[in-house]
Amino acid sequence: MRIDVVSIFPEYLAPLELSLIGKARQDGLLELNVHDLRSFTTDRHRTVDDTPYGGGAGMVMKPEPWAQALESVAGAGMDSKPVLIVPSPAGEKFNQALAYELAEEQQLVFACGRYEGIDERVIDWAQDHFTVRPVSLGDYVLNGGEVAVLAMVEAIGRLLPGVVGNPESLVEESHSDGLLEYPVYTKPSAWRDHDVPPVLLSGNHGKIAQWRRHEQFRRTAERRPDLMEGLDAGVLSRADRQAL
Ligand SMILES: Nc1ccc2ncsc2c1
Repeated sequence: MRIDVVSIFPEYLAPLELSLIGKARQDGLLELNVHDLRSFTTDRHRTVDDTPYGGGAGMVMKPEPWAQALESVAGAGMDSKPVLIVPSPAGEKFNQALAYELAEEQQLVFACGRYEGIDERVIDWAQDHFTVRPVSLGDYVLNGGEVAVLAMVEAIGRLLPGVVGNPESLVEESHSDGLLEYPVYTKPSAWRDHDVPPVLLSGNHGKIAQWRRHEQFRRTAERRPDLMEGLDAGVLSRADRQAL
């Protein structure tokens, strides 16, 4: 997969040189390029914003630098149009299902807006060159798209083949099957008056699997009842229903 990120603060994306994503880039499992939007300006002051038509507070990002930047990163010769992800509080909600969907794409381009946002005509213009997806991390507002891109690139990148050492660890984590993950424990078994649940020390793998499944349901019902409604009936085994 190829990922391109366009931002006026390219240094904000430096954490993507570290850890799992950084190693995936070094190992050639992921190509990730960060571009400074100001490189695509033509005036002496490298201007990327201006006052909003219709008045109002703040500034709006000018369309032309964005069009120049997006044209330059749109990979040629792909089977399908690249996906242009625009982090925005007004976007579709990012979740694990969308992370899996985007991990299948050949190229993702992230446009990090700042100020009051990007001139809407860029989104309209981009429809001919990209599959455009405004995406929100959640119902809160940041100062720009960069932090959202860090989160999405990590969530997507770790799903790519070979990035996570043991793919098994992707199977039993939160949201992989629509449920929250079960609690985990390690040595010592007794710690500051808190003991590991005895079933986990029993060696009875059937009982352990049953306990873990029950804990997933208990936690999900307690912390995220909204996820319970969306559970696919096929996911629920008879034992699951008994655990509810
Ligand atoms: N451009 C911009 C501004 C705020 C914000 N909050 C979440 S994503 C995002 C993107």
